[in-house]
This record gives sequence, structure tokens and C-alpha cells, in this order.
Amino acid sequence: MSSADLVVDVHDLRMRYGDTDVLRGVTLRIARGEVLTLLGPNGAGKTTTLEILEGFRKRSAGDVHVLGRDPERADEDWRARIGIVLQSWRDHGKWRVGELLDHLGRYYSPFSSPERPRPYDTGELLELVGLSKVANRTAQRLSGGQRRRLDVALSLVGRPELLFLDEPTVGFDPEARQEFHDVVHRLADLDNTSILLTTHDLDEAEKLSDRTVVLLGGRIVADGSAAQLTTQVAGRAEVRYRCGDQQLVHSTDDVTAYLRDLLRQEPEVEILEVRRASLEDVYLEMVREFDADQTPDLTVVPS
Ligand SMILES: Nc1ncnc2c1ncn2[C@@H]1O[C@H](COP(=O)(O)OP(=O)(O)OP(=O)(O)O)[C@@H](O)[C@H]1O
Repeated sequence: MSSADLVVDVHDLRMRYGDTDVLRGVTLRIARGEVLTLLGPNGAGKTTTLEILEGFRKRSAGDVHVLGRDPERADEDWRARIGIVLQSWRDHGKWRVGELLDHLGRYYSPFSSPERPRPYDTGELLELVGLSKVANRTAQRLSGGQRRRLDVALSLVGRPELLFLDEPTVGFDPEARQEFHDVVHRLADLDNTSILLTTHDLDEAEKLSDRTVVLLGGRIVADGSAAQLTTQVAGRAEVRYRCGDQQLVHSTDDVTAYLRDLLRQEPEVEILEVRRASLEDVYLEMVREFDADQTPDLTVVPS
């Protein structure tokens, strides 16, 4: 990957609060258009990492480049290219949703370019986040889920190249969550937006991201697509099927070969199901091993 394709390039990032080392050498790269989920238990240092990359927190050591710049020394021009979900608009609850987006969007006009027109057209943005019907409602009269969508809309108003989302779907109902997932997919596909998100929802990580990294003990202990992590860390899959009146279960690490033989030898097979370990199974196993003070199975998949 050339450095021009990298939106985030972090090497040996360290963060110490008092005498506690929270990040102990994080190395992480994110490519343009990539959606990456950062997983880790409470207190692992996810928010700290995001805040360092956003330029809101000074790191203790390490090299950090975001959109080619060191966030600690970046200017307004750089800031206009990243999207952060803030809740500061909540001081402006009397504004109507559409007007608030129009108003804050004006800040981004000087940073517009032919490839990336800024700001986002308000109508399009309202449509994208599913707030068109409440465009004329004041922000303070929105429901909790709608407020969260407005948070996201405001982070997108400058059509960011890189978007940071810290636990974006907390408090969403299943439908809002699904709609939000569609927004993330559209941003990555249509606008080539790179997205770094944190979540505690493993299903969400699996559905949304191209890559998942797991932060444990201040380091990244696994890095790969959900499929890579589940196959390489968990390995075997379970095949269940019914044959006559028998229900059978077989564990294998070569599902394709096993199924080929099975179907040749047992034409009566029905209700066939293949189950691989989910990302959640793999992640919980890593955390359990870590908590038990064992070295987790450090499978690092080269990106
Ligand atoms: N300003 C600070 N001063 C001292 N310690 C801090 C500070 N900010 C965070 N910490 C500590 O650093 C650790 C990592 O915190 P951080 O918020 O980055 O974790 P997290 O992975 O985002 O957790 P969560 O999943 O609970 O949001 C925690 O132990 C936290 O108490």
C-alpha cells in the first residue's frame, strides 16, 4: 500500500496516564475507503486512541499520521477533512434541524474541491441519515435516536475523508441500527470515506467493517476481516445435518472437502447447517485468555 492510500498510519503509539500505561505500542494502518472497527473491553484505550488520532489528546510517544499530517500539529484545513461526532450542538436545541446543518455547513465552503464538494447538500444529508421528515423540527424536540442521527449528520456535513465514530449506535433500536449500517456502507461505497469506529456490538463489527482490530493490554492482538479472524483464530467449523432419523454433528477444518465426501456417501442428508465460530466467540475467547493472564493467541493477519 502506498503512503498516499493510507489515511491513518500509526507506529508504536504509547499513552501513559500518571503511572499507568494504557497504550503500549499500537501500530495501525487504515486505507482510503476502508471501514475499520476497533474492539476492546472497557478501559482498553479505544477512546484514547481515537482522541489522539482526532488531535484532541497529546500522546506520550510514537508516530501518528492522519491524512498525511501529525494531528498534534494539524491546522483548520486538516480538521475540515475529518468528521467527528460531537454533541456540542445540543446547546443549540432551538435550531431547526435543516437550518442547523445549513448553518454549520457554511464553515466548510472554503474547503470545497471538485472531487469533494463541501458542505454536503443539506437535503441529501437529511435523506442519507433518515431525518428528512423532521427537517423543520427543532433539535430539542427530536427523539433520542433522531438526536443521535443528527450527531452523525453533523459529523458528515463537511463530507469528511475520514470519519471517527465512537460507539455510534448506543441506544438505537434495531431498525435505526440497520438504517445506520446502511449509511456507513453508502459512505464507504459512494464517497470512499474511511471510517474508524468503536463498538461493543460484535455483530455490528462483523456487518460493518472490512477489518477488525482487537486492542488488549495496550496492544493490537488481532487484525483482519471478521472471516479471517474467525477462521484463523478459531479454525474449525461445525457441520450439523440430519440423516434418516439421526441428528449428526461433525467438526472439521476443511468444510468444503468434508461436505463433498458427505454428500457423495450419504445422499439422504437433509437440513444441513455449517457453523463457524462467530466474531463474538473469537473475541470473547481472546478476552478470557487475556483475563486469565495467558498470552492470547496472537494471530496477526497481514493487511
Ligand atoms: N484523562 C485521563 N486521565 C487518567 N486516566 C484516563 C484518562 N482518560 C482515560 N483514562 C484511563 O485510560 C483507560 C482507557 O480509557 P479509554 O476511555 O480510552 O478506554 P475505552 O477502551 O474507550 O473504554 P470504554 O469501552 O469503557 O469506552 C481507562 O483505564 C481510563 O480510566
